[in-house]
Amino acid sequence: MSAPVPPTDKLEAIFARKRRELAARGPRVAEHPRPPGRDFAAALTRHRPGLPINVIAEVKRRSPSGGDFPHTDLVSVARGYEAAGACAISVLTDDVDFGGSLEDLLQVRAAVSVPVLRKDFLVAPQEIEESAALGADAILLIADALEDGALAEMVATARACRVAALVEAHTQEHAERALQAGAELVGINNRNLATLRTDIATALRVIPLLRGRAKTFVAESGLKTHEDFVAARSAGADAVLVGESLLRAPHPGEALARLLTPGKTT
Ligand SMILES: O=P(O)(O)OC[C@@H](O)[C@@H](O)c1c[nH]c2ccccc12
Repeated sequence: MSAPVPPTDKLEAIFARKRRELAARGPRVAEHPRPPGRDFAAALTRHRPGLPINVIAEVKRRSPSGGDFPHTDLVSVARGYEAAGACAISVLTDDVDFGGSLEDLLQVRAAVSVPVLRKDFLVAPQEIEESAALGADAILLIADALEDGALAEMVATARACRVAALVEAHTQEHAERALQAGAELVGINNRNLATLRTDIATALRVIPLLRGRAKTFVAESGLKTHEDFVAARSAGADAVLVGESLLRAPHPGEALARLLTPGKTT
């Protein structure tokens, strides 16, 4: 059961570019020895007393839907997130749409002690091996854009490389495909990457339909308030993935601390 992707949407355009880039550059050899891995899956499920939910906090310089964000020192933003209680940091490494790089990933990982997720549009198992060699603790896979065979192969490669795979989907159908491919960590993205539209009811609707079928669920994108965190938790999410609403604040770490506390807003 493979799901064809409409050829004209934003997500397909990004994946077409990524395939061209990979074909043009060939294998990337790791310049740095791999530091010991940090347990991303455990970080997402660990109970932290007093916090409404575990938060994967994201750093990125810009996004197609949000434009430029005001922070250029991603390392200090990441440190602020960790100090505020983030369980992991997500680093966008796509350059064209998000202004990121693998160098950002390495710098952030060296600056924090929590696990780090490489957020990109990965198209081939080779890129997972490279991510592992560089020291990523986790990688993102986008079920909506990968055929069944490729998805299963990439999930298996991640397991072999001891890198956690967060497999995201925007719909129940694609989440079912993620589970079929062997995903243990499933993200439900509130943003439709084909249209860039966000509806935070998406994760609240889809996660309860899948309860018990993955180890861990993450609600992703568009979360802005403490109440959004509480609602994600009630729907069965172990963690949330949050970027833009924090990155708009002058001090993203302080913004995260406020979101984690009842009765305070950013
Ligand atoms: O910045 P937001 O709306 O809080 O969302 C964070 C994260 O979920 C979003 O950046 C994201 C989720 N899946 C992706 C896939 C590619 C690029 C980006 C994403």
